[in-house]
Amino acid sequence: MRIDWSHVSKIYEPQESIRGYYQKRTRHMGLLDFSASVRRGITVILGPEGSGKTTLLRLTGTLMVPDDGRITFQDSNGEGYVWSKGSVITSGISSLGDLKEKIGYIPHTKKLDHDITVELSLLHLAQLRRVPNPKKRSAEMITKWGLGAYRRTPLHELSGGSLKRYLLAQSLIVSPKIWILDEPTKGMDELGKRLLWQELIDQPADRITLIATTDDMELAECADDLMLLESGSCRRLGRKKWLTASVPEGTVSAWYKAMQAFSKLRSSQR
Ligand SMILES: Nc1ncnc2c1ncn2[C@@H]1O[C@H](COP(=O)(O)OP(=O)(O)OP(=O)(O)O)[C@@H](O)[C@H]1O
Repeated sequence: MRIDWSHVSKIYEPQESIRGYYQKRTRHMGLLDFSASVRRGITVILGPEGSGKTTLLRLTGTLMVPDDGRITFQDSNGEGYVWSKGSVITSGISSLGDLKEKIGYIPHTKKLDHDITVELSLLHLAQLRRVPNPKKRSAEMITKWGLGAYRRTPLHELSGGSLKRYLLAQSLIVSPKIWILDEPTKGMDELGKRLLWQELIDQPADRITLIATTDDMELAECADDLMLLESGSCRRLGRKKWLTASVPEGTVSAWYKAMQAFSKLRSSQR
């Protein structure tokens, strides 16, 4: 599996404002002429607040359409799918539904707005995704993600650690080819962190995992590749081992600090 972003831009128009926050009739840039490629493995996306991480993940998860440019998904067997405005060009993967079935997505959210219980929701999801033996699969996910005590809890009552573990379980109900995690450790408990680490260590060789984080440098250490976003564009993308070799400490945290210092210097000289 491979993902190519080619000149992708996303502008938020004023009518898309949420909670009346963006009241001024200004447009907000989410991504600007973003181009990059990732292959299988774990790519951690770093960047300050507002740099475009969530926008990139939502576009890649096909939850939003780019205003310009295209995102190409290429399977190892040659099947491909192009996600772009207006025309959605396909070859091999026959529909957007087929592509969506290959994607597991964990949004950056603090609450879910559904009355359905954890158990039923996972069962329905497994049925919807045509998982063989859905009852067994949903029970497995409940055990695996430590949700036994929340089996009959409605989704809107989940918060913090249990919510994060439920989101992990639902995103993996079908083993996804593309696993997208937006700030997964924010509000996560120790159990969730341990289980997430294990899942990342054991992840199938052909999976692409994209993880966005603003400040969890411990999580960022699990990356094969690092991507640095700044003002909606890709500043750096490369193997973690090569990028971190450029700082004496050899850690993601030290590399990220050095990159932030460079951008401060650059903007002060403008
Ligand atoms: N629904 C929206 N309406 C208007 N502007 C938005 C909307 N969502 C994001 N933006 C703007 O797009 C830019 C990128 O936001 P985005 O959430 O993608 O960044 P981020 O790096 O994920 O930030 P954070 O870490 O705060 O979530 C920001 O300037 C933000 O204000």
